[in-house]
Amino acid sequence: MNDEKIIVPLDVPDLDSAIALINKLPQVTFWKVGLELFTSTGPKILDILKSQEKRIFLDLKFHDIPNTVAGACRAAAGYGVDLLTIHATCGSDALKAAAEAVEIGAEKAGTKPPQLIAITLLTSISPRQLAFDLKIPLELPEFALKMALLAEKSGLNGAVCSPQEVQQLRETCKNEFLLVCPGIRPTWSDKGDQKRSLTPSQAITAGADYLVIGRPITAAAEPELAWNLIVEELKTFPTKNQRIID
Ligand SMILES: O=c1ccn([C@@H]2O[C@H](COP(=O)(O)O)[C@@H](O)[C@H]2O)c(=O)[nH]1
Repeated sequence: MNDEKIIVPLDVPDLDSAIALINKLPQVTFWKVGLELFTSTGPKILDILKSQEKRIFLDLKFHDIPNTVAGACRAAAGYGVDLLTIHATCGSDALKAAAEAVEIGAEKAGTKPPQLIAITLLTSISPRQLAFDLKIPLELPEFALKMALLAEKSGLNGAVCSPQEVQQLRETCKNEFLLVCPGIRPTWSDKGDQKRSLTPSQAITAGADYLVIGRPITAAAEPELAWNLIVEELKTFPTKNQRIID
């Protein structure tokens, strides 16, 4: 089912707003908890989602030295979440330490380890910013691909990439390497701060396993209608991948 491939971020300031959004969209099976909500509420929101049998993407985007990311990953793996993020630019030592740490943390807590996925390059960065702000002397798709391959080689389960690069990553990375795409914008929605976006159907056709779709749904005047429009759009498109993490 294509609607199981949609992850909706709970990008709200507090627990009450998060609960209101979850209740408004009971059909959403996969929620993302990110920096804003986790910083304000801590793990309470994870318990609420688990009590409703929702899948959880804990998007804390760790970026630090190997010892520190390993500690953070050990702790996060204990929450029993489905997906967890780290920046690929931490480098191979930190990525390997993180991959090992999620196994250790989950075993200690008696939970299933999360799929650890690496941010290749934030979808809010344009090719111009990559060159002029970050001074990276590579074309953007090549940089994103190199980050995905670094993550794969370091033992991670997948990557977060823009839908504009997902086809190239799908063709190059192993079939089981998960590709999760934020920066999804239906034709009727505002791009906002997203610089490398595609529509839901384009992203799925290009090979995305999961789509992270926030404001087009959550900031819509009628979130349920926005959700239905997206699900309807996806029904008419074949999916390249039928992988659903269990
Ligand atoms: O490269 C990235 C990595 C993560 N995100 C997160 O996805 C959502 C997108 O929300 P929208 O409202 O659909 O823009 C948001 O939580 C980001 O933190 C990303 O956009 N890009």
